[in-house]
Amino acid sequence: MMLSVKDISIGYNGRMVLHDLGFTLERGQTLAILGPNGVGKTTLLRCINGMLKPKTGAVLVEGADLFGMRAGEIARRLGYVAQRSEAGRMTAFDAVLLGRKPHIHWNASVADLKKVSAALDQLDLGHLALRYIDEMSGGELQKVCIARAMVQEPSVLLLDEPTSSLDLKNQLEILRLIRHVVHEHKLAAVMTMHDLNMAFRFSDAFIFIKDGRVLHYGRNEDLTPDMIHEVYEVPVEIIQHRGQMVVFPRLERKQEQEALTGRHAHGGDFHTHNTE
Ligand SMILES: Nc1ncnc2c1ncn2[C@@H]1O[C@H](COP(=O)(O)OP(=O)(O)OP(=O)(O)O)[C@@H](O)[C@H]1O
Repeated sequence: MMLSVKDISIGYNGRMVLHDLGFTLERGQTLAILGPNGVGKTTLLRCINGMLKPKTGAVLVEGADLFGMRAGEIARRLGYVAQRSEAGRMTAFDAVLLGRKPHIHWNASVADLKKVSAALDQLDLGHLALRYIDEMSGGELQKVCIARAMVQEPSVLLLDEPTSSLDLKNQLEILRLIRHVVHEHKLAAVMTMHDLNMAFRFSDAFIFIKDGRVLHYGRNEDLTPDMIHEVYEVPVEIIQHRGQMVVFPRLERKQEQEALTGRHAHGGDFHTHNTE
């Protein structure tokens, strides 16, 4: 087993956020952590990365206890891409090179520099290598952070909403790249996401968290509309389109009619510009 998360209970200042949460992940698998805002998805990732210590429970990476590891070992085993990243005054190249730090003993070798260049190219960032990251767009910075986690060559990738600042093309490219890296290098990946369709398309299994607990945990083929309804309190339909599972909210009859007649939710008429 690549990653085992066992009975984690964790919170802030005595206020518990997650209770007895657990899952396992094998090599080559990607797990999507899903659930409403503020439910504790980021908290869980930060705990698996050793940044927050749980009140109870254990995290095992390839069988080794995370909370018994030194920071350097954690960094060699786990790559973490935060939801919001601090953009300091350094170039994209240097920011990605920092990902090699857990592997560098004295100075960066030619091999380290080559890995950084290759990752920048893979993420289509080659032309921005010497740009300062505090002068980058949100999406460019997000890609730099993903490149940094990749050159870290960890066993487990932890990605907190990795595509939240990316346009559609970049979302697809990044998620395909993550899937490719996970399969090719036999890693495990844990991603939090709000876009259910992207999540189910690019992961193998899911966990729905609600009210601090795992409400549903399974492989994507086990997913039902009722599970999503229960978690998000929105009725949905799931259809199969060209072998792809598509989730969409079921419109209530009244909403549907309003949408068709072009009326605002407030009841006002919707006007389009007409130059004639
Ligand atoms: N540093 C902190 N100190 C105190 N409470 C915190 C801290 N960070 C998060 N929380 C609280 O813990 C709960 C879980 O937050 P978390 O960021 O893990 O949720 P999330 O599921 O990732 O949310 P979102 O989907 O909105 O990103 C929230 O109620 C949040 O307000």
